[in-house]
Amino acid sequence: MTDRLPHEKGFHVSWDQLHRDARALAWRLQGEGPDEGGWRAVVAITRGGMAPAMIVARELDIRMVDTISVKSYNHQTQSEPKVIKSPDMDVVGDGTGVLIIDDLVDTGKTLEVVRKHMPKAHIATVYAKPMGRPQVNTFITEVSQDTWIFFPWDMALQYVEPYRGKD
Ligand SMILES: O=P(O)(O)OC[C@H]1O[C@H](OP(=O)(O)OP(=O)(O)O)[C@H](O)[C@@H]1O
Ligand SMILES: Nc1nc2[nH]cnc2c(=O)[nH]1
Ligand SMILES: [Mg+2]
Repeated sequence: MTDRLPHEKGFHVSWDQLHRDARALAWRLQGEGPDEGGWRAVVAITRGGMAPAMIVARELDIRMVDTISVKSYNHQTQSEPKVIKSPDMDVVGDGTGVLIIDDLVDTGKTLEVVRKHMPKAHIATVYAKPMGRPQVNTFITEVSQDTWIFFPWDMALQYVEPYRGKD
């Protein structure tokens, strides 16, 4: 068990921002497939990879979409990652021509486990922290290791006190 608190900084991502960044990822991945037919399939790492994977699959017109489920974090506390659901191995094989998508890489432990399942796959994340960068083939935005990324599905709009009137 690794206690990852405290994170010095917070990086808050809105739905708009996530949509833009996931589309930028798709743009970068376009034409990077192993042959002219493009990518054979997308595998989303649940749960955080599902929204970016849907956006990438839409932009690159990939209809074959599967999931791999890796459990490791409970809020901000990490334990050893375990694959609790595999993709259809008849479809993904050794990963050739397969695009694996996650929302972010932090320590890289999740991707280490995923790569063992599909060693030839191309791994892409929207966000990356320095420790996990070696595990990723393509990403869009890097944030520092002491930053916690907050995704729109973990947040809600709420009232804030005006500056004047506090304390
Ligand atoms: O590089 P690592 O240190 O392994 O961390 C990255 C993983 O952590 C988060 O998933 P989480 O395990 O919290 O599950 P979730 O996607 O279901 O929220 C995130 O979505 C990545 O999959
Ligand atoms: N939401 C979120 N999940 C994570 N899992 C590992 N690192 C992070 C992070 O910075 N944000
Ligand atoms: Mg995840």
